[in-house]
Amino acid sequence: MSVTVLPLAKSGHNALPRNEGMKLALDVIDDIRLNFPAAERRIAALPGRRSVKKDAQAAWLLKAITCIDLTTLSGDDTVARVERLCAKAKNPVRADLLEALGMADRRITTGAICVYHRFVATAVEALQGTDIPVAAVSTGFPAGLVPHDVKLREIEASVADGAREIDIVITREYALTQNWQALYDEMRDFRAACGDAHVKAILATGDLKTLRNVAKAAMVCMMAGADFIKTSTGKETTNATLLVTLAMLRMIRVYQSLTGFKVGFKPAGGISAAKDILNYQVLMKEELGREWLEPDLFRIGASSLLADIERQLEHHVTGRYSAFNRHPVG
Ligand SMILES: O=C[C@H](O)COP(=O)(O)O
Repeated sequence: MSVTVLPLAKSGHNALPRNEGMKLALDVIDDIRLNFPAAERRIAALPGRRSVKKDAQAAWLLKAITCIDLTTLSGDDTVARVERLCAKAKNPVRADLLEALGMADRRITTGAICVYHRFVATAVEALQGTDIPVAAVSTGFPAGLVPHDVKLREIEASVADGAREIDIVITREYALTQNWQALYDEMRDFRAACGDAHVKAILATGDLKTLRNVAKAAMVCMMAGADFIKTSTGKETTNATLLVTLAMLRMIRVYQSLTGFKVGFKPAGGISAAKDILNYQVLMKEELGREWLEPDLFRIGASSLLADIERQLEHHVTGRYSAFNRHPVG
């Protein structure tokens, strides 16, 4: 059996020109409107319209793997756990399954590893000889309520340890009080502290109360130079949803039409089923185009999604499901 694959990522990650940002345009922010009922209808119709089946589905799931930021963000994380996760990132799918899928000669890895600062150096060492970047959550993740200068030092420390991507959390209060200048200024500082490392702005959408706040915060972060906008920390009561995704993707589209820059998107938190990630992929493709299915512009923050994808691939190959404990990590 072989599957028709979407072409896998080109050489390495982050090959696109970076978003340089622009001046804060409050008139653009003020004009942001969302048709909530229409957005809800669009999302409700999505699973029914999705027609990615059989071989095509296996190909889309393999593609999704290359976009996963394989994550561990627990208080009881250890060097051993992070090393196991890195081993999984290097070889995310069992060799026999790849063989059966006709993909044995393709170097499939996850998009990145995502950890707390303490484990950046561990992950960088474990991933030596690969092109898998290490992402560090930062700026007082998950609440983001430490002093601003401490946030900047934390970013710098992770970059010094070898993180190539920094996932910052915004100060939710700025969005909740519509203090867009303060949000813009902190995001500019975060971007500057990152240097060459790419910065993902976590909006923590579940904390922002309204879809309009989500859309405006997304636009402000892009204006301040975010390389990616990301939904959630995984620690809010509500994490990634298709509805906030739609709002954020529409803002990415508007920002591209304003500046020409392509900003990436990362849903995160609570995405653990293969069937769910297909909905995200379809939405990305329909809203932004084929380019946004690649790891340069799409990442999925997930700790357990990979195990279900591997299970679905095994089912595709053998017609049977295996127990989750056969896919213990990821
Ligand atoms: O950014 C990634 C999330 O923290 C992962 O959340 P999850 O454990 O619900 O997959």
